[in-house]
Amino acid sequence: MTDTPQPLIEVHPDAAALATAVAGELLNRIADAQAAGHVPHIGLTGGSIADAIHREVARLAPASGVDWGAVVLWFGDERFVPADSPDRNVNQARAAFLDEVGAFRVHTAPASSEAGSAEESAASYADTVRAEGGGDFDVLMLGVGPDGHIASLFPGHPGLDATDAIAVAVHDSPKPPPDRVSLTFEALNRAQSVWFLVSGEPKADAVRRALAEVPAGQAAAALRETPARGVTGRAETVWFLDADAATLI
Ligand SMILES: O=C1O[C@H](COP(=O)(O)O)[C@@H](O)[C@H](O)[C@H]1O
Repeated sequence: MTDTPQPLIEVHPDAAALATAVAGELLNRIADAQAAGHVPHIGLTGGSIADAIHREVARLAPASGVDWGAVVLWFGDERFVPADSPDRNVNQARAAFLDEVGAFRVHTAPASSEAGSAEESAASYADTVRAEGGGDFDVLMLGVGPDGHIASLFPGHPGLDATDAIAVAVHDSPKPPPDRVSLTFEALNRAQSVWFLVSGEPKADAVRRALAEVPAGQAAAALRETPARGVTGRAETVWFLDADAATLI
């Protein structure tokens, strides 16, 4: 018996339709929270479908009524490279929408030009999360890799085992760049709404594995193989898919 809500699955015809739907829903959630006098905290992700969603947010933002001074934006993971690197998730999001909408309450893990090591960067990011209220995201968006990774928590990697930590350093990432900082399962699981964003046939098997029911005795192994199994929202978990990503469910 569990009180965790079952995941919802929303399938859109293609990546463009998925991006438009998620961007619109995100702007609605932010506007509704602000109308209720709340400053929402939103967790952003890197990756290809996130970039398309961010560009749709920029396009739809003017009509949304969102006050970008009253929303706090975070990244679930960041690449430990120089601050001006195009590989930084924050730089990709700045180019796609943050600069255009004028968002300025944006937090991410310090870059390699700002911290001596990925461990230092993770500790500093964790301090920022604590100082800003503990990382209770209203909406946390997570891209999913074809291997089932979310944020920078990769199958079989030591970061999966982190306890009593908000953020961890990641080395030898199977996807470049190799050095990264990621929020931990503990931190990611504090979100009210978790939205998985998945597009494309190469990710269909990761979606299948993430949503598959497994016997209790196999749950830990399944999570190590497919880290996306390890995050659920307190109020809702939604899988936003395009048709290609949904072919195996
Ligand atoms: O490296 C990363 O990859 C994932 C997914 O990216 P995608 O290009 O396969 O969509 C992303 O969620 C994560 O934030 C990022 O650092």
